[in-house]
Amino acid sequence: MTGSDFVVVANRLPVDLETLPDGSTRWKRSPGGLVTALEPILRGTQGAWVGWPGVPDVEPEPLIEDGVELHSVPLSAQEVSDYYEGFSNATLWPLYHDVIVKPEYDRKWWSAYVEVNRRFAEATAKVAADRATVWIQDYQLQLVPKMLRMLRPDLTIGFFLHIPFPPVELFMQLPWRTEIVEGLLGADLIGFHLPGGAQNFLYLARRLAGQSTSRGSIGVRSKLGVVQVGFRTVRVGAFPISIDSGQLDEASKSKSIRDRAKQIRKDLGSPKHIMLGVDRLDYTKGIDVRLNALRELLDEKRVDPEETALVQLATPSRERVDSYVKMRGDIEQQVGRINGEYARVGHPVVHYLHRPVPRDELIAFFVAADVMLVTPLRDGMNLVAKEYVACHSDLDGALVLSEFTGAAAELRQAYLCNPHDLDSVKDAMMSAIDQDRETRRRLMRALRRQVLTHDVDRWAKSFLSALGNGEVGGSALMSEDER
Ligand SMILES: Nc1nc2c(ncn2[C@@H]2O[C@H](COP(=O)(O)OP(=O)(O)O)[C@@H](O)[C@H]2O)c(=O)[nH]1
Ligand SMILES: O=P(O)(O)OC[C@H]1O[C@H](O[C@H]2O[C@H](CO)[C@@H](O)[C@H](O)[C@H]2O)[C@H](O)[C@@H](O)[C@@H]1O
Repeated sequence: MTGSDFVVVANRLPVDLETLPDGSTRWKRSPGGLVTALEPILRGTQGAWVGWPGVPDVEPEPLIEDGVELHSVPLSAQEVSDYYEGFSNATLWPLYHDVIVKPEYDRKWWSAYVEVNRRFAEATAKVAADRATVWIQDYQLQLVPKMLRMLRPDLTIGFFLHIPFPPVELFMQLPWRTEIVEGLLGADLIGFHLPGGAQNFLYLARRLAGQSTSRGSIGVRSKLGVVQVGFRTVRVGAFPISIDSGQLDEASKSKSIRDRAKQIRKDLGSPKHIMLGVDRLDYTKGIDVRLNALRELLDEKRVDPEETALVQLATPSRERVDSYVKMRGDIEQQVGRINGEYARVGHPVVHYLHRPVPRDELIAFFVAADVMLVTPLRDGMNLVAKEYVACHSDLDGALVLSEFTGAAAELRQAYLCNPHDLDSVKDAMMSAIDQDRETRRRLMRALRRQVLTHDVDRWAKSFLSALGNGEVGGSALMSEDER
């Protein structure tokens, strides 16, 4: 049997459909963090990537880019609506993010999720070589491990969840909770960002799937948990994702980026304090929280509108899902209200862009910002926080970071805040604005040590080496009765 020795399976292919000036279209590589991390491994192993090309009703022929085969799983417009917008982003996404908005449980969406997962499993089964390694990514594809194992028992299967795995009490709401847990248990190794998510999953494997599991705590990149599924051993661990920090560090030092950062400050009217938010426009990200905090600080005259600018870059996201439509309206109203009360003509306090900006421009914004505001109500990791740190070799910057992000477990020298407590956010913002030079440099130096030594390459290698060597944490198993 031919095929690829290493296959990545993700909801999206790492390509975007680009429209050219003459109206024709072509596929363009979109170099996200995951592609960057996995590209060397994919290239060195005749690798393949299986995913949806991101637009309905198109099926590009398999593309070969830099020795990596890209295989499309096409989705109809109805499937995009039911599987992606519906079950993935209006059921699982809010459920796994602490039910910030109410998850919708719709049997039709579930059927589409099962059907699309089956299609991903079948496409992967065709592409993978005998005894290949397959790495399945994220919440859209939680049934694929079991489906794929049934089709291809010879494969080594890893699964990584990029979003939080919820507390047991919340997960138990899901009408299809047992199917999801059993779907994941088809993998040989299941990875989460944090030990807490892995621990939640172990409990559910006992309770819902009736399997024996290891006892004892799970470590970060160490001490895996174990679930015994018949004769198979499934391992469960914590592998916090990161960024290509070295590349970003280099890019942020280039003259063109530095010049652009200076120009951005000028364009903003040379304020004393530039604050920055960079997010997909998503209700999990707490954009409303930081705007409320800023408004109160302005009302209380703790922040001077003449000296301060907040730039909020908000990338459009999931624009056909109801909760996203509503949130956009709410946030734009908040921006309007702050500027209505505190702007001068030609001198807004909040600069709000609802469109993606090019990568180099984004890096220049990171360099220009004195204070980075990352205030999600819940976030699996939050790469933006790490990117900001990687861009500050000048040590001249401060990070306000929600405790409810995965990143907060590693970035302990940030100004940590509780986004549910507005005073905590306001205090963190003020501490970041007012900090003296020595403190600022000391904290940023410590943050950079963490981010530069724990990059995305380390993440991928630690997961794949755990998947490859089959080592377990070595603790005794616990059954449901012994809980
Ligand atoms: N080039 C570009 N990248 C963006 C923009 N907005 C967000 N990003 C990137 O998208 C990623 C967001 O990741 P993360 O913070 O983990 O949140 P996620 O959106 O939930 O995956 C980061 O790598 C950001 O730099 C933008 O406008 N332009
Ligand atoms: O594909 P979309 O629906 O446009 O959404 C974009 C991605 O959002 C999510 O990102 C998560 O993964 C990041 C990297 O591990 C993590 O830092 C962040 O906290 C998560 O929210 C989602 O998990 C991806 O599948 C989406 O493609």
